[in-house]
Amino acid sequence: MKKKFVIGSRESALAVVQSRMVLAYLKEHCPELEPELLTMKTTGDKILDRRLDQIGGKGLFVKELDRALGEKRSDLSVHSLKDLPMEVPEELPVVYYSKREDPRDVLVLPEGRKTPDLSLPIGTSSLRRILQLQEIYPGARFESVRGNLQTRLRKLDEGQYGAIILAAAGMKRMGYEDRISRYFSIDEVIPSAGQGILALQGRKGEDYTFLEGFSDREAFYAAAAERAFVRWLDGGCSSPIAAHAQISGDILELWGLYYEEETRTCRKGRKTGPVCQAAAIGIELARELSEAGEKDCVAEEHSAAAGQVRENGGGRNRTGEEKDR
Ligand SMILES: NCc1[nH]cc(CCC(=O)O)c1CC(=O)O
Repeated sequence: MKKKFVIGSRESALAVVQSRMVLAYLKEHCPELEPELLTMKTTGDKILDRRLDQIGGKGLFVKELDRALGEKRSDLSVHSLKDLPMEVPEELPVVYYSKREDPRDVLVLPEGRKTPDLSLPIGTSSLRRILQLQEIYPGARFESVRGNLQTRLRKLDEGQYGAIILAAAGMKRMGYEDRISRYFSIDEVIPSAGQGILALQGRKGEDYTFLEGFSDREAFYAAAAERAFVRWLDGGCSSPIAAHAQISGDILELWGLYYEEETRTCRKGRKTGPVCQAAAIGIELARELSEAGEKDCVAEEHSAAAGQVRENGGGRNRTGEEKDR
């Protein structure tokens, strides 16, 4: 008799495609298991008209999945790592990280267009994206767009936005790659920590080694560095932070962005070190950027610091912003 193995997933099309990747792996490599999906609507999926930081942040997307896993109605949760809160319950640890899909952010245009109409707003709900895109599209207006990928694409095609910004990973996994009109390099738009990586979350003490082949060494180290960076800076608040690590051989290179609400200053930095020091590199870069901040604050009393976020972006568009969703 095959043993049932239930994979818990959000019910959005992207979440299901991602969970099916794990399901397909199990079907191919673990003939003794009978994998199936258990999809659920999370609180975050139901509330679409408010900013995430007003309704409770990332945790809203995982609570239902955590409960199912804890109550053994499922055996594994599959998450986009970037949507997973920094702290997961001790009894429900991340057991593996998938190989990373394209981590870049991309520009998507209304169907049939070749260039963005910048008299219309650019759709994104992420202050991290807005901060960096202001440099690329000076003078552009930004407006929140929430909902799942299909909903966002529909709103774009209906003419509400000149363009929208999305993660390449979701577009590629959904088979929408041909709608991508521009890829932003890692230097242009530093991605959200974990973007493109799937996190497999299990129950503490259980054996998941049959999934080892699905996991990826580079993603593991990148996740460690990126999440250490965010954890050190965030401390539960909702300021925009970006972190992306690349690994070549035994060297890890980490890009970080930190925005200080108080002084409205955006700082980017980069740090390199041995992969085995992944988390320490994240903490060091976080510390460097926030300490640079203390100096900037003083300087700013005398002159508007370079790199400061322009008033028209950081200010006017505040309503309707949340972190990446
Ligand atoms: N915020 C929603 C979300 N969560 C994960 C992805 C894409 C897949 C990934 O980054 O792993 C997306 C869509 C997007 O930001 O465009």
